[in-house]
Amino acid sequence: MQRHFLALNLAADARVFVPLCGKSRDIAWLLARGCRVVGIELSEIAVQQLFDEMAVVPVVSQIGPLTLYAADGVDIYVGDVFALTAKVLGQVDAVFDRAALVALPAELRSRYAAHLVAITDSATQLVVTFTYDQTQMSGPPFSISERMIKDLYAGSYDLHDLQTQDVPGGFKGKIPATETAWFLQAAS
Ligand SMILES: C[S@@+](CC[C@H](N)C(=O)[O-])C[C@H]1O[C@@H](n2cnc3c(N)ncnc32)[C@H](O)[C@@H]1O
Repeated sequence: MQRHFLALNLAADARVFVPLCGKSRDIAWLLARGCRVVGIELSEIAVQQLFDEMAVVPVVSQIGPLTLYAADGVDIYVGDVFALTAKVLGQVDAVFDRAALVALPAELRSRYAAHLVAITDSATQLVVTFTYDQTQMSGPPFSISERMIKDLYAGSYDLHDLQTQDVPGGFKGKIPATETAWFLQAAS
């Protein structure tokens, strides 16, 4: 993911949205590069751990149904991604989707994809997907084929496969899987 960051061609102080962010190390990595980061995560414990691990003390406030943990350059909302509006999210330059789309069951994915497009005004996305035999493992992460991601996003974006590679050792050390980094650029 981090390897493909340059494909986004972002300004030095770009604001990057990390949906379903957990306590992802991507956040500290993006901040270290000068980006501003906005995330959303259901688990308040994960968000508290994220700030603890960054050794940053956040200011906590309530914004409607969401709790905002904010510090210099970083806004992390605690709550359901579907409760996040474009107005609350604010302007974003890019979306960093690692382990977010692939964490959602099939019945939520089209709602999630449409919601992301709507609240980010079709911001450029970097999305990582996995493809494997879903009968071999129930997921998450779920298998997302090329057809599936195109069904979700081709109406809003041009999709570029930046890299597809084998997951070393497969999942659970035995299920062959590939990982694809997708660059989604607003359709012209
Ligand atoms: C597989 S984890 C990925 C975390 C992070 N992106 C990473 O790379 O480490 C998926 C996360 O999505 C969060 N999540 C699931 N459904 C959500 C929702 N509807 N709104 C916000 N967060 C959600 C879970 O709490 C979990 O932390």
